[in-house]
Amino acid sequence: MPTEAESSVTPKYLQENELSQECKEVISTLPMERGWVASHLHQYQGFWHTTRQLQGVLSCQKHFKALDTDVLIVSTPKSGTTWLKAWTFSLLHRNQHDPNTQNQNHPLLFNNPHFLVPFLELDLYIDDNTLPDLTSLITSPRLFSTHLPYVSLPKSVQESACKIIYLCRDPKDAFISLWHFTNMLRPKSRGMNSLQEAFDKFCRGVSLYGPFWAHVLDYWQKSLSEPNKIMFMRFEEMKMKPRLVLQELATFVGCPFSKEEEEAGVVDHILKLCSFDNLSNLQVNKNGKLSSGEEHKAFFRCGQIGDCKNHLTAEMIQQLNTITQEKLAEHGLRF
Ligand SMILES: Nc1ncnc2c1ncn2[C@@H]1O[C@H](COP(=O)(O)OS(=O)(=O)O)[C@@H](OP(=O)(O)O)[C@H]1O
Repeated sequence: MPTEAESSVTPKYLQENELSQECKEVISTLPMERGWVASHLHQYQGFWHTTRQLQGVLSCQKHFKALDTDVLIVSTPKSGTTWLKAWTFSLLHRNQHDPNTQNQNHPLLFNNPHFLVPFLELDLYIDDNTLPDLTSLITSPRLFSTHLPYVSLPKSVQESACKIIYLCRDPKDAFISLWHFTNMLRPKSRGMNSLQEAFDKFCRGVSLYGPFWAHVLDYWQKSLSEPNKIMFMRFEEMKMKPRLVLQELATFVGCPFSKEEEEAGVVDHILKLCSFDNLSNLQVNKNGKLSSGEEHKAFFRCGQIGDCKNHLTAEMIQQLNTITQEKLAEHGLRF
């Protein structure tokens, strides 16, 4: 058990108290496994959630009403969500906030991207008895995020014309990033998660919002059948051809860069503003904390492709490659 002091700094979605009656009843019917950080994971609609997070999932499924103009960032955990939030925020608000780093007033210089683009189930709807007042959001498009699998999205997201930007990453790097992140969040009294134990769980699909492969596959298939609704992105493409991917993203969300903007360097300004070096070295990201408890610096580790090689054995790499090949290759998806 975490100590009392540890519980008070544990993010809400990792706590197991203050559950609604409805959530308790749903949980009692669900398969359960031991969690990576919180004590338990529950399998709901085929995917794994921590106890309190599940309450956020149920609440946003019930209460969130998407508008046709909304933009929703959806990602598998540790795939570069923080980075994509920064890109999308600066892209959509470039007329109000000049992304040139000479502009000392840009909101990203003083706020972590997760504060500017909140998660539905982890932030806005985590407290069942305090629903967010979204009518006060006057900016359009409204920009939200979630890690929810397609099957669990609030119905209005699926049925409205809102846009979904989906981001995933090579599962080997996503796993290592998740392993580091969860070790940072684990109460000190529980020590570190063993790499082997976490790896076995990840391979079995028992990880936050896992199985990883089912999460990715559902969005991949939807992005093929509804390309105007879902844009499918990968961390590796953001790293390797950032200008092109950012331009495609701008077109997808309906605000392509004009020739004048291109010539004025707006694309490069956004890339520089949101770069790992720039964001991770800001005071707000070195010292700040989210209201949910995570330190901002926990979202910036190394931001590289292939860091898994520094942690996984050749056999582990082979094992993950084989699972990925078996589950995704026939659908035209490779990492
Ligand atoms: N600007 C920028 N550029 C490149 N990479 C970046 C950037 N910001 C965050 N990161 C890396 O993204 C990883 C964190 O993933 P997420 O942001 O998806 O985390 S979360 O799911 O929202 O908790 C984590 O990856 P790892 O470094 O491999 O752990 C971060 O370092």
